[in-house]
Amino acid sequence: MKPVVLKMGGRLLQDRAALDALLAVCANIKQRRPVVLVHGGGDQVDQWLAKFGFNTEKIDGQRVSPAEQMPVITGALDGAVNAEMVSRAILAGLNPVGLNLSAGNSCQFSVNNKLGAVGIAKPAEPTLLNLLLEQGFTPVFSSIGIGAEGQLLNVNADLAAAAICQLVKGQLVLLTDVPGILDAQMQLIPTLSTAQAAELVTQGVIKGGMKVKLDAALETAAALQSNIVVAGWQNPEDLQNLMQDKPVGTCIMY
Ligand SMILES: Nc1ncnc2c1ncn2[C@@H]1O[C@H](COP(=O)(O)OP(=O)(O)O)[C@@H](O)[C@H]1O
Ligand SMILES: CC(=O)N[C@@H](CCC(=O)OP(=O)(O)O)C(=O)O
Repeated sequence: MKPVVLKMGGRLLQDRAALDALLAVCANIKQRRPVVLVHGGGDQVDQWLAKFGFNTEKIDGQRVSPAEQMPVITGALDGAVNAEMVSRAILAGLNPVGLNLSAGNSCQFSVNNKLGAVGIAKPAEPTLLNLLLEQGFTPVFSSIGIGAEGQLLNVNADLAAAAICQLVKGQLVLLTDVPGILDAQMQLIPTLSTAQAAELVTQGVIKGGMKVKLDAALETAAALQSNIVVAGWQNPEDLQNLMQDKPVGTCIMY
């Protein structure tokens, strides 16, 4: 059975009840098919950088990440947030294993020098991931990677989830703090073709973090020849319904 690759944004981790409810659904799904979690933590990185006295900015939804900030960014994403995610997943019975994108050479990276130490992740070696899934573990990935020169890299978590999903040829679900992609009237768009998506980007309706999510979805849809769903995490039944092939959130068509 195809693994489900679920991306969870950092905002979800600040809502303990919502996170636990969603992880309970994941435990249910895992009885039938493998589950892989990839988490963000953008809000937590904001808080950590501020505490350490750093200013931070995002360009087109991606954080400018100077090398000297990477120990703090890594501490937040691959330290505190990953451990918190793993701890809640243990309680949900998911048998989790915390990892970063370089574990077992899962991903390799080029560097988006314009943004500093920001990695562009490509799927590389699936052996470790397949081994963990075969043995009934739930891999829990942070979006930190290690570059060819051994440098720490910050990867947008939607793009990290896209690479991991391509690695295991899974079903990608991007969960976020809105019910899906919204139109100019703030209404949910149930299905989106590549051409419609491009038009909404040109019109400035899809922007920032959602534009990155769309790019992650379009890239994965093309690579795996499958539709990708962007949905909200507020309502855990949505994930359950999605697993039963009911329409939920925005379905991005390949
Ligand atoms: N067309 C759109 N539809 C929905 N959200 C959008 C759209 N354009 C921009 N956004 C913004 O994208 C955000 C989701 O992206 P992001 O903040 O990166 O979330 P996450 O942390 O879940 O990855 C929404 O909260 C919203 O502010
Ligand atoms: C390069 C880049 O933008 N990295 C992101 C990684 C975390 C992330 O994507 O978190 P959310 O999913 O919670 O937004 C960042 O530093 O915020």
